[in-house]
Amino acid sequence: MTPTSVARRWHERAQRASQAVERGGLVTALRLGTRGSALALAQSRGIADALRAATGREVELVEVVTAGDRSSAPVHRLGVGVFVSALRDALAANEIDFAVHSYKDLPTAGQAGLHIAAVPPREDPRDALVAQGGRTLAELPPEATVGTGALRRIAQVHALGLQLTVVPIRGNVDSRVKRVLGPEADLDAVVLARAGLVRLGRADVITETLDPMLMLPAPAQGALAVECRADDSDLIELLSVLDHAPTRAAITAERSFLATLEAGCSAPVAGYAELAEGDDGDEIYLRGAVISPDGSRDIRLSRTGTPAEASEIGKALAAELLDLGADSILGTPTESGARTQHFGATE
Ligand SMILES: NCc1[nH]cc(CCC(=O)O)c1CC(=O)O
Repeated sequence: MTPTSVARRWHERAQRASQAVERGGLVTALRLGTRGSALALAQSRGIADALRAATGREVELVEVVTAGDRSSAPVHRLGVGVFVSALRDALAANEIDFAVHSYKDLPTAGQAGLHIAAVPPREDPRDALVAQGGRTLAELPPEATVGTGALRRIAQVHALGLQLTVVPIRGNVDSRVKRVLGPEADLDAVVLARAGLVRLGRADVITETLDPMLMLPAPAQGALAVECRADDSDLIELLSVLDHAPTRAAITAERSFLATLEAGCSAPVAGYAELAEGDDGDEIYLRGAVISPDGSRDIRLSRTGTPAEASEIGKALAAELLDLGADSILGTPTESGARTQHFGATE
């Protein structure tokens, strides 16, 4: 290498560094906190890659253990937020710079001092069936066993009226699939989020992607939240390149619906907003449902509006469902504001 080419290289490197400083403040690697599960790692790696590609900044993954990973109790017993509190603690303590959450696992109340800087493009939000023999839901014989832990899914499987036997299960995506396809399979089928399987590269095991008419997804299912400290304005600016406005509008509608019902991610509440091009620009079509865990009561409605009205659409839809008696399914609010279930198939 000639002295001139060495000098040129140094010059180019210095230029890149100063550009990085302009873009993001410090040129140190950004610390992305992540849970250690395969799904969390896949999501975090995807966001790290997207951020590197868009900004040139280095990103390093920092593993954080959460209470939700340590326990195998049903999620509605552990309470909302078990998967996120350790990540948020690490953010507040400045041990990490940002975190990626499955949006549907976030409590509806925001966290003081933290800010959701980006809502990246959503993965397919529908639920998926993984069944023995390539079966669809309608092809499962009466009394077939269907594993799922979420009250929302338990309730909707019962509401189908197919006489299926719901088996409460928990655990990571891989262990749930093994209950159907593994060497010690003990279930005819499981229902889980399509997005989780897709992100893990396991979409091939899906035997039916469930139409929202049969299985309305959880609010924010398939979406991610990229969170950082609220006072980290340089990072907020940097992360904004990952934001996807249509996804943010859909999630705003679904989450304001959920928040108005004062229900969490483990309640038998479903909400799904689709964006469609209307005659006068984009339109949001929000569907919401509250279903009793045994499927005997199923209250569902829909509402439309513009993306700018996303939050109001969610509130109004929730109010309509409450008028129809949804609160008697959800139970009475406790002192902390969270509703308790009167009953549940897994309790
Ligand atoms: N509560 C568990 C959870 N949180 C996020 C996902 C993956 C799908 C998503 O991003 O919504 C899953 C697994 C599942 O519901 O099957």
